Amino acid sequence: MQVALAQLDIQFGNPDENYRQIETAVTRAAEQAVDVIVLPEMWNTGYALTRLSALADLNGERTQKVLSQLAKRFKVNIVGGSVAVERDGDYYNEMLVLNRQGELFSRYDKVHRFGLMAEDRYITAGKAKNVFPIDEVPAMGVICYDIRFPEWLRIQAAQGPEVIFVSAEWPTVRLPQWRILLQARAIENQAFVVAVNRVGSDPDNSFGGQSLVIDPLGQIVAEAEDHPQILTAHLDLTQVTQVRGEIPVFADRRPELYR
Ligand SMILES: O=C(O)CCC(=O)C(=O)O
Repeated sequence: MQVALAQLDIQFGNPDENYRQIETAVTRAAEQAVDVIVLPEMWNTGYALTRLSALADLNGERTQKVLSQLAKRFKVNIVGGSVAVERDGDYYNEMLVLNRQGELFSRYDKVHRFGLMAEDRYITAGKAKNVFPIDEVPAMGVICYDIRFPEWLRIQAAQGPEVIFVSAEWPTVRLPQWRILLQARAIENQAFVVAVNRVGSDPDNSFGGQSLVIDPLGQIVAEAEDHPQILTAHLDLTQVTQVRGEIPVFADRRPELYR
């Protein structure tokens, strides 16, 4: 599986500009003949949470339309990062996943709200899992702060995902933790981790990129720098079978004790 991670500088509170840059980024990534393009978190608005009533995408319709057209045009799967969405008067931090035919495969609302960036005041938490196939490869997706909750990833990873997609706006100041958390999630779940962060800054935080692709042993396969870029990597999925075969962590679990 060939993946492209679109590490972008999201324009704070400026959806029109952000939809434009997503089109450019997906077009550039697709030129590299990849199977999946992965986008960062909250890429339509950034963390302009106090202005969501004016800025959030109503029912995710604009995002779905734009990503569906791009997926169809380039015959590529898109893990659509996340966008601020309004549904029935509530606001969600939502990931949309589309297949090569432009069909919506999965919708996921971020489950764990990050209080340090005021999500608990403005965003409604999701409660549904996000496991989906990418060209028949089992995969899953989570959003940013969710990676601090190994139990949430585990309960989904136990269904067999070989690739864990992560979309984030992870501030520079905590990037050392970003790396370790992602490596741990890869090792414990014996899966590839494909994690996209943003760059640039908003009024409260700066974001240092370091998007990462990590193999099931926790080794870094590819790593972005601190500027906008399209990072590509090849995932050799036979590694997942090999690692799970050598140390059968999932078969050795004792879930009856974990309550
Ligand atoms: O957990 C962290 O340190 C960062 C989380 C975050 O920035 C987010 O969920 O948006």
